[in-house]
Amino acid sequence: MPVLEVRDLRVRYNNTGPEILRGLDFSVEASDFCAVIGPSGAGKSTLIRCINRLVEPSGGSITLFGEDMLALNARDLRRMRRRIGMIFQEFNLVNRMSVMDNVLSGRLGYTGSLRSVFRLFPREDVEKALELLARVGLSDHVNKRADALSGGQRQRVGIARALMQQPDLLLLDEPTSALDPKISRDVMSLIRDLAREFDVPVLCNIHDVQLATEFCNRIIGLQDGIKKFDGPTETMQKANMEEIYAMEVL
Ligand SMILES: Nc1ncnc2c1ncn2[C@@H]1O[C@H](COP(=O)(O)OP(=O)(O)OP(=O)(O)O)[C@@H](O)[C@H]1O
Repeated sequence: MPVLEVRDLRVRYNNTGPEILRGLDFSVEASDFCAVIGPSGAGKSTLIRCINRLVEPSGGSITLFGEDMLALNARDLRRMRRRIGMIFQEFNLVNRMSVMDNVLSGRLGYTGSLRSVFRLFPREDVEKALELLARVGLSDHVNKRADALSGGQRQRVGIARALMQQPDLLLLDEPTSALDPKISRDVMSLIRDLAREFDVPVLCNIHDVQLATEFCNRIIGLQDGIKKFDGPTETMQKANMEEIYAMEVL
């Protein structure tokens, strides 16, 4: 059974506006590191945000870990969201908090709480956070403020925080677009290695096709809210690329 199954997914941001996702079908398997590529405005971020219902779909279905995401009540949605690790373009760290506290906040789901303010974390959580920080190469930065780090280091904190949740799925929204090319490659390589190590499937929205083909085993190509390609990375041909990026090639 796929980890994630999306059927006829449709999104409108308002009733009179255009349909942004126009009937998407795809699934993500347990071993996938799946890229979502496509030109600016194709709907990549909208798609990622629908999966955890940061954006409400206007039609279709999303089945995650066998549960109907669109039928969940608020409590069950929180429970499901704890199983989804997110890594963001702008890192979304709390700048004034230490690297350690940012990682520990991963235990709380998406938002911090009084627990993190008072550092009331069990010893095993602290040990786990230290292990993850070592794994992403930040052992020497544990007590620094998040805003004292470089962009690449900040994204490594974001990666450790997402893994702190012990997620069953990672959703990545342009994880490298704020980073320079060399650091982007290092970050993608780290995410790929950790996803394998922790056995977590990944759905990754990324505009850099080179990075997508280098690191992802599968590519979904969107154009204007419609799927134009879906297959193993090595099967994507120049013609597929031209179709996905038609507007830009012309
Ligand atoms: N909150 C919103 N309200 C209304 N329209 C929106 C909203 N968010 C996105 N859109 C529109 O939806 C379309 C798809 O945007 P989306 O950000 O999903 O595309 P994208 O493929 O991620 O693009 P980019 O690579 O530029 O981030 C765009 O036309 C955008 O203007």
